[in-house]
Amino acid sequence: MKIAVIGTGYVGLVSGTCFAETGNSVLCVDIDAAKVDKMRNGEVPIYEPDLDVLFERNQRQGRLSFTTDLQEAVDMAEIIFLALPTPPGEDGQADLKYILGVASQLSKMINRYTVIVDKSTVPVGTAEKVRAVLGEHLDETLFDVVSNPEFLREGVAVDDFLKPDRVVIGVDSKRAADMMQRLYEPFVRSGNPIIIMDLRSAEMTKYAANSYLATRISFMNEIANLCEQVGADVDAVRKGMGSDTRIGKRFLFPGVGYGGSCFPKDVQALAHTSDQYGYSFKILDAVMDVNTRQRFRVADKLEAHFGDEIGGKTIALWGLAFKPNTDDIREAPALYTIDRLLKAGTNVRVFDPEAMGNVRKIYGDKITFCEDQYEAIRNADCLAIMTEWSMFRTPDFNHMKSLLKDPVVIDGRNLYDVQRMLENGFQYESIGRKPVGRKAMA
Ligand SMILES: NC(=O)c1ccc[n+]([C@@H]2O[C@H](COP(=O)([O-])OP(=O)(O)OC[C@H]3O[C@@H](n4cnc5c(N)ncnc54)[C@H](O)[C@@H]3O)[C@@H](O)[C@H]2O)c1
Ligand SMILES: O=c1ccn([C@@H]2O[C@H](COP(=O)(O)OP(=O)(O)O[C@H]3O[C@H](CO)[C@@H](O)[C@H](O)[C@H]3O)[C@@H](O)[C@H]2O)c(=O)[nH]1
Repeated sequence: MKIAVIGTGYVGLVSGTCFAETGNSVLCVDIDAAKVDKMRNGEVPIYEPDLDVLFERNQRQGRLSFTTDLQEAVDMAEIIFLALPTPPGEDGQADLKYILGVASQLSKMINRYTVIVDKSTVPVGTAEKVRAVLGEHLDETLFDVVSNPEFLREGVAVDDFLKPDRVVIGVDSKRAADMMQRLYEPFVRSGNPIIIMDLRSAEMTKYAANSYLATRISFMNEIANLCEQVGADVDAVRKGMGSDTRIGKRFLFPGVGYGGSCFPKDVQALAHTSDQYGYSFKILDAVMDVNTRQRFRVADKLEAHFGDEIGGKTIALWGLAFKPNTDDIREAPALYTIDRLLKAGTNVRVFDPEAMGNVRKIYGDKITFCEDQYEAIRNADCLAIMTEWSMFRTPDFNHMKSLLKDPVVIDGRNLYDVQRMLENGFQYESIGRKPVGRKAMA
C-alpha cells in the first residue's frame, strides 16, 4: 500500500519504518527541513534500538523516503497518518493546533479518496473535528477519518510496533476499516487482535490505558513510601502482589515517578476532558499529586542525608533519560533532581549513555558531563541513580568505593540487593526498602 506519515518523531518515524518493513511504500513528511535532510542522508535522528537497521534497509531498498513537501505525500498516499505532537496547553488540555493545522492543509490538497488516520494521542471528539476541518474544502466521499492510537513504548518501540499486543482502530466506514485491517494484518500474525470500534471509544482507549498504567505506578510508589515507614520491603510486596494473575507482574516497579512525553501529559489531558464534561475524576488528581511528590523522592533523600551541608557537596547522577534505552529526557525525573540540587548550590556530575546531548542543551556548563559512569563519581560525596540502564546493574563496587569520597548510594530505581550493598560497605538507600550502612540513613 502507499502510505504517508506526517511528523517523523518517535511515533511517526517508527511507524513509517515498520510499515515499509512489511513491504509498503512509505513517504514521511516533516516541517523540520534539517531533520529531513539528515534522514535523506541515512541518519536516524533519534536513538531507538533496532531502528537504524530497519531504517537503512528500507531506505536502501526504496520503500522509505522523506520530504518536507506535504503535497508530494498527498499525491502518492492512499492512507495518511498524522503523527504530530499534541503537547499540553496551559490548562492541561491537549493542544490540537498541529493536527488541525495539517488537516486544514490537506483539505485543500486531496483530490481522490484518502484515509486520514489520527495516530497521535488526541482527546475524545478529535476525529470529528478533523473531519469537520477536512470537510470545509472536500467532498465527504473523498475521505474517511480513522482513529488508530499508538501504544509503543520508547526504548522498545520497534519491537512493540512490529508485534503489538493489539491494534485499536476507531472507524465508521467499512471501506476505511478494510484498508486498515489489510495494512495491519502482517503485524498480528501471532494472533493478537485488531480491535475495531467507534471513533470515540478508540480515542478514549488510549487515555484509559495510559492513565491506568500511570495509576498503577503511583499506587506502587505510595505502597513503597509506606513500606519505608512500616519497615516492609517493597520488592517482596511487589512479587507477592504480582503473582496474582489478576494483578500481573509487569509495571509494578516503584521509583522516582513516571516521566516521559506521554503519561504526564495524557493523565492531565484526561483530567481536563472529565472537567469539561463536569465529571470529577478523583483518582486522576491523586495519581498526578503522588507523581509530583515522587519525582523529588531522591532529592528529598539527598537533602535528608546531607542536611544544610548539601550546598557544598558534589553529587553524581547515573542516568538522565526518563527510562533506559532512549535519549528522551521529556519530563525526566533526573531533571527535577538536578534543578533542586543546583538551587541548593550543589555541584552536579552526570553520566548517561545516550541522553547527555539533550541534557547539555538545557544546562550547558552548569553541571559536569562525564565520559563514563566511573568518571562521574570521582571525588563525589554521593551517587544517586535515576535511570535503570543495564550497564549500571552490575558495576565494579570496589572501584566505586575507591572513587567516591564517601561510599553513599541513593538508588531511585532499586537496582541492587540491599544486603549485598551492606556487605560491600556502602551506605545504601533505595525506594521502599530499608536503608543500610554506616548511619543507616533514616
Ligand atoms: N513518544 C511516544 O512514545 C508515543 C507513543 C504513543 C503515542 N504518542 C503520541 O504520538 C504523538 C507524536 O509523539 P512523538 O513523541 O512522536 O512526537 P515528537 O515530538 O517526537 O515528533 C513530532 C514530529 O512532528 C513534526 N511536525 C510538527 N509539526 C509538523 C507539521 N506541521 N508537518 C509535519 N511535521 C510536523 C516535528 O518536527 C517532529 O519531528 C503525540 O500525540 C504523542 O502523545 C507518543
Ligand atoms: O513499573 C514501572 C513502569 C514504568 N515506570 C515509569 O513510567 C514511565 C513510562 O514508562 P513506559 O511506559 O515504559 O514508557 P513510555 O515510552 O512513556 O510508554 C508509555 O507511553 C506511551 C505513549 O503514550 C504508550 O504508547 C506506551 O504504551 C506507554 O507504556 C517511565 O518514567 C518509567 O520509568 C515506573 O516507574 N514503574
